[in-house]
Amino acid sequence: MPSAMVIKSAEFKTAAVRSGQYPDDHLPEVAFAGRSNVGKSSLINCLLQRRKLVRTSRTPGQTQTINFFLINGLFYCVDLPGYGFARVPMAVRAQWGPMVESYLGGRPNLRGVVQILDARHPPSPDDLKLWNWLIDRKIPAVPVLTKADKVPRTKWDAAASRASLSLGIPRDRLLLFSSETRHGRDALLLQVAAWIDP
Ligand SMILES: Nc1nc2c(ncn2[C@@H]2O[C@H](COP(=O)(O)OP(=O)(O)OP(=O)(O)O)[C@@H](O)[C@H]2O)c(=O)[nH]1
Repeated sequence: MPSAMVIKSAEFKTAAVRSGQYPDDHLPEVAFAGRSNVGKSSLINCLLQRRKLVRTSRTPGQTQTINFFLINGLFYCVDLPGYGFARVPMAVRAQWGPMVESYLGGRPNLRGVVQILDARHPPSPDDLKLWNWLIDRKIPAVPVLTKADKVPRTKWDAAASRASLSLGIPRDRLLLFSSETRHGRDALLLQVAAWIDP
């Protein structure tokens, strides 16, 4: 098995709300999407082994910009704002679609999307909407079930099967992850490496 990528540097580059503000250095990008409070910031920090690179929060819906983090000077991790949380004001929710769709749908540098789901729950209607949108556009994407530490090991298979059925993909395309135990980190890094350097 190839060894996972070593993260030598990870730095915040820029925050954007429209394409003119994206980095213009043509490096490959991997985007991270998920429902507010799903554990996206924690997953990115765990993946990059940086405790506070991405701000984690107890208040859902903190990130409302597209945040670019330069990794090893080689590629960007792109943190997309979380979607679908009822407590996020309507005006903010209305911005999400156009902002994220124009990034995901119109970014030539984009190599793949990590769609983060909660291992404890079936994919939500918003999760399915984004997933199907990505598939329709043939954007490479991998679903990751995070907070797996909150599900007993004996139920991991059932959680993964339920999600794969609902997303319409084989069970082995889906990763289980925990930012607490770092389970799944190497597998996800391998996926990211494969996208940025095929
Ligand atoms: N047990 C456990 N808790 C987690 C895990 N990942 C995140 N959490 C907790 O879940 C809460 C939300 O995590 P965040 O990483 O801030 O979630 P987010 O998706 O970035 O949230 P937004 O900023 O609202 O989009 C925090 O209290 C985290 O400590 C995990 O893998 N296991």
